[in-house]
Amino acid sequence: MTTHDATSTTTAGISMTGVTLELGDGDRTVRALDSVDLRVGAGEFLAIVGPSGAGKSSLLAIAGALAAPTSGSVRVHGQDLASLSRRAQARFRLHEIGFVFQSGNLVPALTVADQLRLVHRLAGGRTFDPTSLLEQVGMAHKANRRPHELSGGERQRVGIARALVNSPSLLLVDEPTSSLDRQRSQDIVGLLSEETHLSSVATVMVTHDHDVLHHCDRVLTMEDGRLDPESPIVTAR
Ligand SMILES: Nc1ncnc2c1ncn2[C@@H]1O[C@H](COP(=O)(O)OP(=O)(O)OP(=O)(O)O)[C@@H](O)[C@H]1O
Repeated sequence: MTTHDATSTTTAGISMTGVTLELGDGDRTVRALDSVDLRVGAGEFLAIVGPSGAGKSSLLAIAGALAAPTSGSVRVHGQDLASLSRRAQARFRLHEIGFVFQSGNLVPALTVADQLRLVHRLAGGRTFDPTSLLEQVGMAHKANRRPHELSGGERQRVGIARALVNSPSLLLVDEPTSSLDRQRSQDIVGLLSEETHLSSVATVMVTHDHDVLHHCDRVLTMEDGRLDPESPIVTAR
């Protein structure tokens, strides 16, 4: 990318400062995020837990430049997201931010290999050999299969590989284990941990699944739009 802000003090991962998000209008305004400060560095795997309605999805939307905060600033890989036009944000997202969704969100008609090639091409790349990335996630042997031929865990593996195709600096992960059994949940979050460290990507995962938190470097609790800096849930790796 060539759009990085030269005045930035942080060059890797994500930093949020005083981020507030108000949704709705008039009397019915909800403060989905309330003065959130957050910094996740390259190669760090952060989990955010909290009750339904706490603001976790809102935080991922803001971090992924899918929504703009009411106030506060967000920098990804040193770039102030608010200084980019919508078009530039979309381009920035393709290069710098990977998304992993609840159930893989793969394109039904494409083979596993083509899911990865598509994302590379959308970011302006030409030829791309997905083999080594698929090997990393244990899916090279199914490169020519389509999503309906894969298990839920395999679809998640492909989704993780696809999110990493363009070597993003930020990986945003939304409830990756919600459709998986216990063992597959461990495997998938273990894989996310490995990839975070191997790719030096800053990973933010939202989850309700407390059984997988030991894979994470840090865990924060979110409640009423606030991130608790003194979170009692801190894992030791
Ligand atoms: N489009 C919207 N308009 C008004 N309020 C909204 C909107 N989207 C979310 N909210 C409210 O903002 C708050 C935060 O919602 P958010 O979806 O971020 O929570 P969450 O922690 O992700 O919840 P869950 O775990 O159930 O997915 C909630 O009070 C929710 O009702």
